[in-house]
Amino acid sequence: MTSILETINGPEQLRALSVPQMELLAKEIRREIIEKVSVRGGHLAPNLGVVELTMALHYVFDTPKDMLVWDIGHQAYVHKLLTGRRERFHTIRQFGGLSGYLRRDESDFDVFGASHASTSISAALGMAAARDIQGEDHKVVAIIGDGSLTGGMALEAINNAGSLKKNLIIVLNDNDKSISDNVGAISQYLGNVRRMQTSPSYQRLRDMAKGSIERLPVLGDKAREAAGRAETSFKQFMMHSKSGAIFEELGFKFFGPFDGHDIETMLDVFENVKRVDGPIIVQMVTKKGKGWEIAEGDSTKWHGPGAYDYTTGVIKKNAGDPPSYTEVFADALVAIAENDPKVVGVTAAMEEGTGLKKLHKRFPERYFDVGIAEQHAVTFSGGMAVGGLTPVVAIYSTFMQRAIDQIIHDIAVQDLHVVFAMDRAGLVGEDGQTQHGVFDIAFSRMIPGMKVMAPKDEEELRQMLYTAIYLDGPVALRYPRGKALGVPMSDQFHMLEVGKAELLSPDTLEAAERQQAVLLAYGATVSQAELAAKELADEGIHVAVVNARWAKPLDEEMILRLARGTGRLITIEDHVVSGGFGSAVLELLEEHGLNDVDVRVIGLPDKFVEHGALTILKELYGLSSAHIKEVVHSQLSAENRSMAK
Ligand SMILES: Cc1ncc(C[n+]2csc(CCOP(=O)(O)OP(=O)(O)O)c2C)c(N)n1
Ligand SMILES: CC(=O)[C@@H](O)[C@H](O)COP(=O)(O)O
Ligand SMILES: [Mg+2]
Repeated sequence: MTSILETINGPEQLRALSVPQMELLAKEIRREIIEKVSVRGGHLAPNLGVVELTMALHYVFDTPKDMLVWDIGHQAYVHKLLTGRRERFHTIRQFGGLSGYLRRDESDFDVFGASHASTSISAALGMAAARDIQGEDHKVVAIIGDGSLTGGMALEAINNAGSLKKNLIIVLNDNDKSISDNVGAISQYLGNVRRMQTSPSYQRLRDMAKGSIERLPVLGDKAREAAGRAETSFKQFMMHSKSGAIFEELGFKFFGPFDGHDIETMLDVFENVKRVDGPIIVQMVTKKGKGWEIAEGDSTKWHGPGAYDYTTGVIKKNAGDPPSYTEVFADALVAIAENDPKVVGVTAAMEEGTGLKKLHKRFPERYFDVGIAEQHAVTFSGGMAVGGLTPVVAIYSTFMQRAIDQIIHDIAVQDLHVVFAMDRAGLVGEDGQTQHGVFDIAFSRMIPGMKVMAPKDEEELRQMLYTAIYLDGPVALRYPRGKALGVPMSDQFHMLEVGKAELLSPDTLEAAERQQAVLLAYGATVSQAELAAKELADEGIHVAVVNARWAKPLDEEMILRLARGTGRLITIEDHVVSGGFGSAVLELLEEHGLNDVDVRVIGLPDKFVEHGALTILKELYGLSSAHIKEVVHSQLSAENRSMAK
């Protein structure tokens, strides 16, 4: 039998359904998401939570003419299924397949690209301004989660929207969760609104207000409408007299909370609010993971799981895998904090992802989750540094982009000692374009006074964290997503010498100077360089391998010596070539007039790298040992050619 989902090629078919049919469709959509996401992993719980909400929005609004602007876009799988991408849904997050987020080049229904949080209200307000200036007539709806509402940009946009008074609808998808528990005063405030409206005394008063109208001898819809109005005014009264007034006082009309799983109610609410002028906020209460008990029970674990078995709900993991870099970082931080009461940890809503939950558990008073607020996280850390603490701000490389000015203006200019622990540096795989951490070497090393380093393996990560904590001034440390190499780890810490690289092979600098070329690798690329060197040796080609350790300050002495000695350098980094580690080496050679050294820079090109499995992307973008070997071959054959001339 054909399922309802199979008949949906766009919102037109959805709009022809009855409410009971939509309820059946909701079940089918959940099944589809649970099954298809299980193959590669993805944002499961956020999507299960917005099935009815997404259907109601596409039903009521004339999409894509009316614009739906999703915040982050990690919850847009249902939106994709309803907007002509059902047949390709099984390719989501795979190389060449659908993106796990929103992309304007993927569909006309994706009106604004996203994956970093808190942008939707700004973008939607801009669209509303463009509409009005050009005399167009359509609705703009931003859909933002309670977590994303903690971000500075969302609050800046609310500040702007409340006074611009444009027709703009903001749907607050309030599931009382960020990835972990949501934090902050606004989250508490929304919680109060929710609790107040479900409390027995509120319900009693509401029933009295409604009942008195329903007893009037007016028939049918009008009475219900009047009862509804009474409820609304009652809510407004309660909101004004209690805690729900903030948004109204900022110039918005605030409606809700409503049940974000009740399709009929939502159709009513959206039909109504689309006729209301001015900026509006509608609070929809949803449950993350809704419809799959396992995910409902632990929505943090199921926020963005890897591949899992959907029949058992077990997330797949290879027994005996080495720990992840994140775990090693988190354990090292706790170990250092055990002996140093000044060490504190700061996360911007990523206690799971950054591993800081270990510090949270061990030293709750020295742990801060500031919400999705990277800029604030950095400046807040600056304040703690002034106050005599040693803050370690753990933020994914891609999200640290948010705080470049804070790093410069609030930390580096004042030479404050803050450690920037940038997880997920390099390519991240299936999350793609917007989440690869491939700009941080450039934005760290351009800043005066910043020290910039990256470990070749997990043992070095431990020592680098320790070193960073006991240096002065700003220090940036980057390490990749995923499992580490499985090297032995010591339980001791020691300081690494600033600006000193590690010669891995051959044993001495004198011998290294006599090699045919030098592989100068930074961070996670060192292991591929070592592999390439071994395979080249089998072919009779002998290259030195250097673990650069520092992108700033560079080990100038070693690099210059090897450049002069061998005449051939190959730099390797999992970062864009522009402004990265290789650029730093080129600048150094230029400064010393070494223009005749043959330098090749292996790194990512000047484009946004797509999503896909890491193995595919690394191969494609030349971060494999095979490509390193090719470059060495090409250097040597260039030399042979020029000798032959
Ligand atoms: C700037 C930025 N920082 C951190 C993240 C990581 N992140 C992705 S989803 C998420 C939680 C979002 O919570 P909410 O908006 O409530 O959406 P929900 O998953 O609850 O539907 C976070 C912190 C991000 N996407 N962007
Ligand atoms: C939407 C978002 O930004 C996060 O959920 C991100 O996908 C997490 O990445 P990790 O899976 O690497 O923690
Ligand atoms: Mg949420």
